[in-house]
Amino acid sequence: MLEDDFGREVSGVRVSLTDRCNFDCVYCHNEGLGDTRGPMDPQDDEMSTDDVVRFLEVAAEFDVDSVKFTGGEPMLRGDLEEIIRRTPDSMEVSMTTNGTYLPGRAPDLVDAGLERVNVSQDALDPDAFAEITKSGAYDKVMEGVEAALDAGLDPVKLNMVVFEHTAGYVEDMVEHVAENDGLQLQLIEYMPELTGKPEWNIDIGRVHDWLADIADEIEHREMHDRKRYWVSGTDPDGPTAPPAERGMVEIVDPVENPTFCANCHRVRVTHEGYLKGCLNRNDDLRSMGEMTKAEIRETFRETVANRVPYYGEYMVKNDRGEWEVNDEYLGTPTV
Ligand SMILES: Nc1nc2c(ncn2[C@@H]2O[C@H](COP(=O)(O)OP(=O)(O)OP(=O)(O)O)[C@@H](O)[C@H]2O)c(=O)[nH]1
Ligand SMILES: C[S@@+](CC[C@H](N)C(=O)[O-])C[C@H]1O[C@@H](n2cnc3c(N)ncnc32)[C@H](O)[C@@H]1O
Ligand code: SF4
Ligand code: SF4
Repeated sequence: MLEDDFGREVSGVRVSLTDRCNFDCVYCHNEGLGDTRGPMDPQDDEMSTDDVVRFLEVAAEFDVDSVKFTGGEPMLRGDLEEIIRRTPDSMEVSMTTNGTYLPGRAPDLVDAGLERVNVSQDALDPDAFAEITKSGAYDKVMEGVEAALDAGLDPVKLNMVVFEHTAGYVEDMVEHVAENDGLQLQLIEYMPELTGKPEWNIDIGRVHDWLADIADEIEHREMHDRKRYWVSGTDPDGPTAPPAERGMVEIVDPVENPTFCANCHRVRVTHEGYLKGCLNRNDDLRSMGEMTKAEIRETFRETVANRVPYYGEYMVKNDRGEWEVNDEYLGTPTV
């Protein structure tokens, strides 16, 4: 397994299959690349099926054992089932999707080898959902979640970005996963530096405190040092449900968690086939276009060797409480 200069082994890859999307979420970072495009026909700049598979075969040679497909909206790719089918068997395959295309396609994805799925759902309220995603697809997404559960994807994680528009819906969502078998909740700290809207930020520490109060059990996940709260309901005085009926709530808090980047084990690939060492940085892109496998191997090695943590020491808050690059830290390896 390859390791960077900060002792971080790369065990996973996260592949964006397209920057197209049928939604226009107000917060979208498009995997650190900015705006998504509309759901037009497949584009020439996207990696082909063979490009994706060739890269995954190389990654598997370096003992990378998991791949996450994302985007844009990965399900806009008609060849998704083929890509999954041709993914090396040694890799766990997951996907992050807005869920609209899961009805009808979920069984085929499972048949192809998809093991689990994260579905973005920011509120259990159709109006709020429409305002955030700029789409009227609330019912379709609910159907998509059902389709994923019916197809046997396990777990089905709901991704909720916690920011000004959604903070009032966190409790509902926690209740929802506690009551529904097979669902888990991932609360994602809003990353304002990728959207230019710092005013939407809310203090994720408050959510941690509230969950710590109502949780039956708290775990740490090694990846990103994420906290997991097991809850049986949002009423702290309520009856404790048997463990099988508890819901799991995981917090993904890159911005305020100083050890988040220390446990970052994933390299990213953009839809155009650039390797990228960090979600938030676009100054370390390395193209794999037209490369042989031997060249991809070398480029993968270089990408890993040049990875630098982004939050924590790399970024610091200035006197006005804004994030900026820590100049002192720039002496360490960058591209
Ligand atoms: N800054 C940063 N944000 C991340 C990272 N991983 C996940 N996130 C945030 O969390 C969002 C949802 O991530 P997902 O891909 O659905 O889930 P995941 O992080 O892979 O978690 P699992 O599915 O449990 O492995 C991402 O789009 C980011 O906004 C990371 O390595 N760095
Ligand atoms: C970029 S989307 C791509 C996959 C798919 N279209 C979806 O929405 O699930 C991946 C994840 O990034 C999260 N995300 C997007 N912008 C974000 C931001 N500014 N801060 C935190 N998370 C964000 C979304 O909520 C989503 O769960
Ligand atoms: S569905 Fe995903 S890719 Fe599309 S706009 Fe929303 S967060 Fe971005
Ligand atoms: S922000 Fe940190 S955890 Fe996220 S990809 Fe970059 S280095 Fe990894």
